[in-house]
Amino acid sequence: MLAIACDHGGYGLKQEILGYLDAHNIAYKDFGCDSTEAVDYPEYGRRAAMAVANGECDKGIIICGTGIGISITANKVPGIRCALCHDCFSAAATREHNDANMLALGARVIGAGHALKVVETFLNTPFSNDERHIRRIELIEK
Ligand SMILES: O=C(CO)[C@H](O)[C@H](O)[C@H](O)COP(=O)(O)O
Repeated sequence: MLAIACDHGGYGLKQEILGYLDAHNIAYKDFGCDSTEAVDYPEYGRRAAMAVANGECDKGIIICGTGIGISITANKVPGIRCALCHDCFSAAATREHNDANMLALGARVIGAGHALKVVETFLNTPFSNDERHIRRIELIEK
């Protein structure tokens, strides 16, 4: 199950991503927001991050205007490794090296077509399970 959430700045891109998830039969839980009416991104980033941290969801995608505020929020939740990625190289690397469990996107930074490729890369790239990466992730957790 994928957690997804946004603020008003990310709402349009979230709708595009939901269309992609529906088309690919990927199950998700949408933690809001539900329109372009202004809201506060920490509330929505927190909701999705908590769902990943408590095991209700195994990964998450969160979107605000830049992806910055909402990723800062998610990374405050213990157990969350949220990566802000606007390119496929970074999306693949953060799965392989960091075992990132959340992806943040900035809807005012990246177009929907490119964003969907980043989402696809993030969702389809496995963690490497390499010893050096496991060691570094354990250091993050400490
Ligand atoms: O947190 C952000 C900046 O890093 C996001 O881009 C927000 O979406 C943005 O701050 C919202 O801005 P607005 O002027 O209230 O639309």
